[in-house]
Amino acid sequence: RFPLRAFYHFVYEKMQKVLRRKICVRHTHAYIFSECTHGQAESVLATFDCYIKKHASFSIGPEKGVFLDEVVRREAPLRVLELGMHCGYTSIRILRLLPNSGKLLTVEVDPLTAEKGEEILLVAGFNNSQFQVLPCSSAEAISKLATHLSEDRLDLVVMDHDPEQYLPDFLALQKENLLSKRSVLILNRVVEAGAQVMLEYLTSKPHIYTVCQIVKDMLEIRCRTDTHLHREES
Ligand SMILES: C[S@@+](CC[C@H](N)C(=O)[O-])C[C@H]1O[C@@H](n2cnc3c(N)ncnc32)[C@H](O)[C@@H]1O
Repeated sequence: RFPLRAFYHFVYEKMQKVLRRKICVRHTHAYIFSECTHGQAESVLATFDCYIKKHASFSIGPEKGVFLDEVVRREAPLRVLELGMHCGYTSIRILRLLPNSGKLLTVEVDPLTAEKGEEILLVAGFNNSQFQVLPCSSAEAISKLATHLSEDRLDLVVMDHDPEQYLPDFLALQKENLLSKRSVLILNRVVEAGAQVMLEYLTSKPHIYTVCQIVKDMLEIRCRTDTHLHREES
């Protein structure tokens, strides 16, 4: 079975590389900016959905989007961390469902993408009291996160950046004690090799982490990192 899995990953990685070459942040931004109704988050999302029918895109798209919506509605998280903002599709899906006092911290390593993505969040009608874009790597953002959160903890973490970074970043979040006691984790692209390492880690601790739902290659994981279990863990 293993060579088949390795072959599948090889083909998947190749396809991702081809896709990455075709994706143009400037083009996505220009299309969304000119086609959507400014100030209306639903219109921005609908414009993204139209865009991805015709062009290569990293956006999670409507099917996984609805899955994410359901988690955000149910959890009503006050503090959300998104790793891998890209052009802001997932960020907008989250932001429009956050409670009034909720805040999204979103991280994007590519400076141009971070700038264009932030503009799209503003076009969708959100402001800097609702979100903050951190234009740096996930590792750097996590090391500075305590200052952004002060006494707060993360209720929801969405990982769709670099699957090789999923586990190191998750361990860093734990080490910095940035997760709330009952946090929820959304992982995208779980078929990629790096994400598999993360899944192996999570499934090896079923008393702490529960894989709840899956749609396509996106997973919801519930974490019980309360003080007692957390001490046991470290
Ligand atoms: C697949 S896209 C995210 C798509 C987004 N969820 C959406 O639906 O619009 C991944 C993004 O993560 C960014 N990225 C990759 N590695 C990163 C890292 N280590 N830290 C922060 N961002 C990263 C990439 O530049 C890219 O824009």
